[in-house]
Amino acid sequence: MNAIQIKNVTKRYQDVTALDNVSFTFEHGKIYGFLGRNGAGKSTLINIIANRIFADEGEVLVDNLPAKENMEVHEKVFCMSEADLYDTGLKLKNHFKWTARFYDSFDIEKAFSVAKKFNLDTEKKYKELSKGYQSIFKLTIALALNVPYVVFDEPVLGLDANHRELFYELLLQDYEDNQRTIIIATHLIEEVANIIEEVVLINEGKVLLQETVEELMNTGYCISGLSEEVDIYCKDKKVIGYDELGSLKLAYILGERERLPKNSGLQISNINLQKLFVKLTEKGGN
Ligand SMILES: Nc1ncnc2c1ncn2[C@@H]1O[C@H](COP(=O)(O)OP(=O)(O)OP(=O)(O)O)[C@@H](O)[C@H]1O
Repeated sequence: MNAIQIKNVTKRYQDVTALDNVSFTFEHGKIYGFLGRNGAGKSTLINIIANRIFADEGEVLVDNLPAKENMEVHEKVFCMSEADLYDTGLKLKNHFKWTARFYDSFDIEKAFSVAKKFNLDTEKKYKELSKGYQSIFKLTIALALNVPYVVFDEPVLGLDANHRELFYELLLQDYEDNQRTIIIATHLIEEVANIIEEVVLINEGKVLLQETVEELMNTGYCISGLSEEVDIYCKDKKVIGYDELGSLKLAYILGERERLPKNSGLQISNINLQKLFVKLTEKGGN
């Protein structure tokens, strides 16, 4: 099977169970949003996939091969990380050369070309970079590595709006050229909503849901209009939140869309993915 299979993975830190018997699959050739609140267990799982830490129980298989300390898997998966794992005194251009030695699939020309697009000065040392440019350097490496599975952990941390857009553009371009698996762990749900095909949502160390964005969009909808009309419509509905602006109101509703009453001044639209997740991961929520 061409996939990253997470099988019954449990990871504990003293009295915290960061991952609790987690099982799911990242299939080959899809773009995933890997979502969850702070402390949900995302980085722990990414670190297990990347072989930086080990699971207490269960295993991760990459194309049917155990990921644990396996050089064949090393050439298949790359995890860009939030943590600084780089020799901070080395010039970026030399980092590129080192990466090319460690990974056969590193396209060093692409790395320099991506760096140029971001105006990343490869003569600089890692420690001389601003926080945003440190992220840009890490994602440049991830974009230039032609591995079949690439994991981005908070890729746009510290990036300004222009650089975030450039990253998403390059990511989609990369996906068009080479249909690999792209996994994006992020809190910026709305930003990635148009890019990702499937969502894996974890909460308190457990998988809460795995669905396509299309399916998710069908689990709820928005109604907007004059406050009184919206309130009447919502009486027998499962409302997960409201936004108000003057006399206008917007209600977020879970459930199948119904036809609006005739001559209604109400408008129906897609649910906002972020609202949906906030509700789904609320303590004591659904
Ligand atoms: N080295 C560690 N020692 C002790 N506890 C840890 C360690 N690493 C993670 N944890 C705990 O494990 C749980 C999961 O943390 P993890 O970093 O995987 O979450 P996350 O989903 O990546 O969060 P965030 O979005 O805030 O980065 C948290 O309760 C965290 O405090």
